[in-house]
Amino acid sequence: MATVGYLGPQGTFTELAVDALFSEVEKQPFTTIHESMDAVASEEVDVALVPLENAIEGSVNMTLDHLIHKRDLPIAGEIIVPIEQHLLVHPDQAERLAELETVYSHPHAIAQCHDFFREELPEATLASVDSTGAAAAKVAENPDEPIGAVANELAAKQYGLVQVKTQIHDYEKNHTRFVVLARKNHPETLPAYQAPKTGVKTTLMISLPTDYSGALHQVLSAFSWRRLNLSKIESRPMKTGLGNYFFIIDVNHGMDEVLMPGVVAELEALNCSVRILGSYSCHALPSRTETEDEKHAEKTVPES
Ligand SMILES: O=C(O)C(=O)Cc1ccccc1
Repeated sequence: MATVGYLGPQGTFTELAVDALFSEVEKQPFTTIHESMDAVASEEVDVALVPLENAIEGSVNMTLDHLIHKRDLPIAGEIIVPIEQHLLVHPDQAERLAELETVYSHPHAIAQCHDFFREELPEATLASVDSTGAAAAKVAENPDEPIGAVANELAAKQYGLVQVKTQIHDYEKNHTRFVVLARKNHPETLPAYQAPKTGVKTTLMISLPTDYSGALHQVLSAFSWRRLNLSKIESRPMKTGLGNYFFIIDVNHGMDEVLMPGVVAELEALNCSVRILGSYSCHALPSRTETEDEKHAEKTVPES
């Protein structure tokens, strides 16, 4: 059975994503996102599932930078998961919400709930830990302390905590995009995906020639005249000096499509360097409300 590394401990959003994407795999939790990626590089696990982008907070730079600078692992799949954040406390603290001193969570989870904390718990200190699951574990292990965690419903159940405030994320349509990172040149170790497929994507990392005015315009026109749709463009520092950036571009097409090799050749002819970070299938876990809407739509189809 294939092994999947992920940001643990139990009850993290990444674990929810693993359960949604894969059916029969052996799960191996790691303390940090970097450790789960390193475990693919050292062949301790077959693949890792890592968060790459959040609808409220943007890119997970910790993942993206480790991928582009340190670990050259191909992106081999994607799953988009709805994210609902709740405030969890130990049952012994459930009546003392106003006295809560510190709330722990993953930095991205905290960032998704800034308005809630400013408006409802302005005195609470917000503290970063490695994951929402680690935050929930800390609260469970310290029943006498006035502390809480931002985490999901699964973590509340698994760690025996109470959801004192639910749906505390600042924007309703909160989703995170997770990607599968595979061993280099070992596509045969990929486990099967069970979540519904929504499309395909190719992610390219492009660096522009320095002495060329209008280079980015030329890059974009190589996609546009071929009618290749882009779903994301972002710049990340090359870390070689101020003003030096890579562009990370997501294209809604696979590398096996006829126009894609031509676009790469055109970019290289412009003296851009192009690294294909991956060409992969995309999947999604429908949110509970989307599933309910679908059921409702099915029920209301008029009988013929
Ligand atoms: O900490 C977690 O549970 C994670 O899996 C990372 C994360 C945090 C917030 C939103 C999505 C993923």
